Amino acid sequence: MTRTLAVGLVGWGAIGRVVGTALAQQGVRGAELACIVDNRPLGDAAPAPQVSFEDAIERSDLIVEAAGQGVVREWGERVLTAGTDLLVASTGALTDEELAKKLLAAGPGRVYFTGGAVGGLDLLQAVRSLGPLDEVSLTTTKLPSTLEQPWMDAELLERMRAASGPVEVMSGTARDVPVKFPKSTNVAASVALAVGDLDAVRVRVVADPAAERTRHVIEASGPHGAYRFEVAHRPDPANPATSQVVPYAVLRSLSALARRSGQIL
Ligand SMILES: NC(=O)C1=CN([C@@H]2O[C@H](COP(=O)(O)OP(=O)(O)OC[C@H]3O[C@@H](n4cnc5c(N)ncnc54)[C@H](OP(=O)(O)O)[C@@H]3O)[C@@H](O)[C@H]2O)C=CC1
Ligand SMILES: O=C([O-])CC(=O)C(=O)O
Repeated sequence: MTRTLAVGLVGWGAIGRVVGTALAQQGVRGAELACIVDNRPLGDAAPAPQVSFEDAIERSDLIVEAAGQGVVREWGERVLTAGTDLLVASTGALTDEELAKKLLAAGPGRVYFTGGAVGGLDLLQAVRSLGPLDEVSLTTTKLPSTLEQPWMDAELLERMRAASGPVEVMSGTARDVPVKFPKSTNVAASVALAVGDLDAVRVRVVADPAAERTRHVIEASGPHGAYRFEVAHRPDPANPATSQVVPYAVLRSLSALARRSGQIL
């Protein structure tokens, strides 16, 4: 019989709370919540012991990162070297090629990433096997407040705050954009992971005061076909930078990793 997967959860925020609560309620067959790591003391309400990162690595078969790109940078290699697997939500960290190389070389733990807020990545990964795509683009549209960044100048911030319609706040590639919006455009890095090329993915980030739904549009074309995936998610009420669906994408990834029979995935 397959052993129950002990999951260490890093980040008790919009994503982590939903994932941790579901795991603690046996919501994923074959997986259990072993422990939680978070910056803040969680008190008695936490459904599993709050521990240090070092302890979490010891106690877990797999660490779910739902905290931020810095955690992948700081801890990724140590997790894998200890033989613990890592499921990454903050895929933007992997735009740092030095880090990505280190993680690829590290082991015996394995790295996985969750599709998070976007779909179609499995198909893009399949298409990539046929050869490179000619064009890949992602347009992300969010509420202006979720896109404000410390590096923005006063003029741009004012334009975003006063906007009555869509304002383009950055265009670039999947190499440069996720670093500039570390909590808001990990999806650009996820698309790049799927197509295997950071520079090939053109990214536009748009602030729109009417964006009650966070919208991500992926368009791609190549010699074998043309592809378009569009999603419009309700933002998480407590953290509108994150779409409400994201923890459920993490739970889906965990179901696959727990490798239990009795489900068709
Ligand atoms: N792939 C995708 O589609 C998506 C990916 N994401 C990624 O997931 C991350 C988490 O999202 P979300 O749950 O909404 O964020 P939240 O800000 O709601 O929660 C993050 C939690 O992690 C904690 N945390 C941050 N850094 C550390 C650390 N070094 N050690 C321990 N705890 C830490 C935070 O504490 P504190 O607030 O005190 O720092 C906070 O409690 C985002 O930053 C983003 O990178 C998000 C949405 C979509
Ligand atoms: O949740 C979303 O819609 C996307 C997001 O924040 C990210 O990619 O970091």
